[in-house]
Amino acid sequence: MADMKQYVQDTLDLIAKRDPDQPQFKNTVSKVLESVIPVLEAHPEFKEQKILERIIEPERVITFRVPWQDDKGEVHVNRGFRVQMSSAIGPYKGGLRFHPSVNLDILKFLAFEQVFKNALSGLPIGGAKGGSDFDPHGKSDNEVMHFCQSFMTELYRHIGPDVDVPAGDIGVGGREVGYLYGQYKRIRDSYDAGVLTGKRVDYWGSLARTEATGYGLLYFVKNMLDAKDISLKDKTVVVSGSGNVATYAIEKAQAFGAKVVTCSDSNGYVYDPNGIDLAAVKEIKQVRRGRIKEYVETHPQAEYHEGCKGVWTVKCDVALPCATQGEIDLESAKALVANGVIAVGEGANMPSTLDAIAYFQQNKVLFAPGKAANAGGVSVSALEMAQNSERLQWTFEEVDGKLQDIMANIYKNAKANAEKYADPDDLVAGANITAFVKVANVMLAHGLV
Ligand SMILES: NC(=O)C1=CN([C@@H]2O[C@H](COP(=O)(O)OP(=O)(O)OC[C@H]3O[C@@H](n4cnc5c(N)ncnc54)[C@H](O)[C@@H]3O)[C@@H](O)[C@H]2O)C=CC1
Ligand SMILES: O=C(O)CCC(=O)C(=O)O
Repeated sequence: MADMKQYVQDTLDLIAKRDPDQPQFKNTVSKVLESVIPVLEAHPEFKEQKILERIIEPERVITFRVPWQDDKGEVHVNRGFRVQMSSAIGPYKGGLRFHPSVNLDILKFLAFEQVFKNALSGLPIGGAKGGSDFDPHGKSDNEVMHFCQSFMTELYRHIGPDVDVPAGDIGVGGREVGYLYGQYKRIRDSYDAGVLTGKRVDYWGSLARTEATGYGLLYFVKNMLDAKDISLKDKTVVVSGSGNVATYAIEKAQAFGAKVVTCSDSNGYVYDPNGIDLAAVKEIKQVRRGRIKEYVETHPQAEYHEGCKGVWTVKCDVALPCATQGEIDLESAKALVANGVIAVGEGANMPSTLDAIAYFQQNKVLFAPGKAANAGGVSVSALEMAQNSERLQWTFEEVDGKLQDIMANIYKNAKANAEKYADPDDLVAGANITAFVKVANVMLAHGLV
């Protein structure tokens, strides 16, 4: 054990030495590697073949200039990225994020997580992430289109249906995917629908992709609660965010009979004691592209609070962070536990800090880690690729049925490995081990590449 602990520490030291400016990447790697120590013990060939040194190094990182002009004719220059982390299991796959906070550290941690998430899905997809420090908020459709066209004018040469298949993430939804796809098709002079997922259904997107991450999160959480004979019916649920993941998490939680009392955006959160009116949230966010505080204008019983952290002080049975990384820190975890939270399901990527996760686990809160619980989105993206390959479109029910099976399998596999190697309820370790073993074995099969 000491030998493998040292191997993990040496690998983390290597990151610190090579990339001292990437603390989030190092944190993410440390959590995964710490979990897989028992597996390294059982498989000395992983160390002999330097699997850890290889798995932390992206196969390729592309950075590029994205010049564009706003509606007033002023020129702007943003930075574009694509981190192609691993193609062991399939073409690189993962979303594009447009947000001012985007940098290489964030995209490397997201790409690293994506490799393991995609392995958990059981579908033929490798891992990647990309994006830009461009902020779509407050931009006109025309400005967003010009930005997307400029971004794709470089990215097109690095992607393809069997090479790398981007999709949406924060700040990249159906509108952006449409502009990106239009420019790709124009430059390549080829329809190649499978080059991007999250497309609109009328140009070969998959039914249920829009809903998939939020619905998948609830399917995963339901599996986790069912195993303890706990029902979601009449439970109080706190959700953060009001974007793609949050919206459809709220929708499915309500369909399961839960009462969702909050949602938020980067300015603040809404608490509605009667339960969130999802139609109103969709109207504000999807139609008007407005701020969540507008909700209280038509719902006088609801309260709006400035700032995001307060949402975790609202009493609830189940917490679903669906906004962004690091949104639940130790203090928020303590507030949730003090208020009696039973379960936390991560819709966002790495929304809980490492000390918050440890606190939940110490206090026996059922914890569904993002790479397992939010894998429904990328899974349906892989189903979109399959539909594009066969030039067919499946029904909503067919895709949703497959999504339910995929989430049940992810839960089952993570639980089995938690029971075999760690605390039986430690789904963080269970998910990390399941995914790592799969990726590492395929890397060995491919030789030294
Ligand atoms: N869209 C997808 O299919 C998937 C998304 N995710 C993750 O889910 C999370 C949310 O993504 P989407 O819903 O797609 O994005 P989105 O852009 O549709 O919504 C993001 C939401 O988070 C809020 N937000 C963004 N930055 C924030 C900050 N710094 N503080 C507080 N709130 C903030 C926004 O106001 C918005 O409500 C991200 O962590 C993303 O990586 C994970 C798996 C798949
Ligand atoms: O559907 C995809 O490829 C993107 C999903 C994604 O970015 C994620 O799972 O975080």
